[in-house]
Amino acid sequence: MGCEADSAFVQALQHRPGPVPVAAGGIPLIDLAPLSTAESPPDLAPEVLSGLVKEIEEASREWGFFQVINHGVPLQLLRNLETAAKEFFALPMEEKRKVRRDETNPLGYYDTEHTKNVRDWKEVFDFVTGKQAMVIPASNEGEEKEKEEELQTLKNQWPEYPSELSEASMEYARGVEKLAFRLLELLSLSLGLPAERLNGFFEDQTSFIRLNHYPPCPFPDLALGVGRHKDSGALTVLFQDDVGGLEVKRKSDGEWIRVKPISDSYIVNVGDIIQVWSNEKYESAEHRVVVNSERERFSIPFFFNPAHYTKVKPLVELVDEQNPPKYREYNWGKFFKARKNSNFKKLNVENIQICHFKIAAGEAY
Ligand SMILES: O=C(O)CCC(=O)C(=O)O
Ligand SMILES: [Fe+2]
Repeated sequence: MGCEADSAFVQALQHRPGPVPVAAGGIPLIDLAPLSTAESPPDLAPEVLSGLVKEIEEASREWGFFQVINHGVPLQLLRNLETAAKEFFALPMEEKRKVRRDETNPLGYYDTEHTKNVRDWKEVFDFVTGKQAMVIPASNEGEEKEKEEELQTLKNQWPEYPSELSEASMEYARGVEKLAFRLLELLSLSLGLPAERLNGFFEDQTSFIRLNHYPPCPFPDLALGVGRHKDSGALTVLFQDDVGGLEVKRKSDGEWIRVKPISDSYIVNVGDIIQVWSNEKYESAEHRVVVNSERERFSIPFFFNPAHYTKVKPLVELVDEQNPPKYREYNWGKFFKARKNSNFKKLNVENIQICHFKIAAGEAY
């Protein structure tokens, strides 16, 4: 990454970071300590559980974002992965490029990701969490139901150095996945559904983890670490270090709010799939990452995604005549594949979005 403001990184005027981030009215903080004594949320005392569910419900409805403390993920797992990630990103570019992602395998190292066709000031390393591989459709076109030969298996590619990266990654994945299931159960309860109503969608999950490195940027008022976007999966569970830079667009007034780093906490946000499942009771919030000229920043999102064959549509329990479905059904694997394709090819067309499946008011479904 050069020193001049390479035009590929420059955001349009209206999307550049603001001068002073709004500090007040931060995203809700939820203490998950009660969960540490329970195997799953329904084992909690009813009044404790209903308090927790209410907090989740309010935060998801008003913000689509919240922070959790006492989350139960062993901190050592996080520290091990952080250390290995830093060692990996500090390697010479030629080493990192040995595990570079390409058109056929979107997993591994990548430093030219574009969000809404502007290059992000970051480098990433992606790996899948389920059995070192994940199955998705080979194409985003064609029949709804894929046959075996129309599927593609994506495999993790691990670098030679640091040798600990693969083990640290997979151990961390197990820990954060457990937290993601507890959060999913709380979200399900908050929608008035049984705790485990959504778990089945994740049996053959297409979840993945991204290691993000944002180097210091010589023109931080022109570029972004990640341009404004919404996460397309079900739920994101994000670790950020103490540098800060994540901003969330507040629903109530459209202001960009900086998420204050709280050590040993996670930031959780509902993605587009929960927006559709909940028939828009919860909305996936727009967010972006601001960079700075002095300190590098690391973050580790876990993208909790259902099986590729999941047909995403508003949950039947949440729709009726008064509250008709707001989205047509779509196939998650095809959607995911289309996103990955357009990212790699930097197509100069609009990315696939859930709004393309939105049912207009008054339209038959
Ligand atoms: O680095 C962060 O804080 C957030 C990154 C993010 O939003 C993403 O990778 O989708
Ligand atoms: Fe994101």
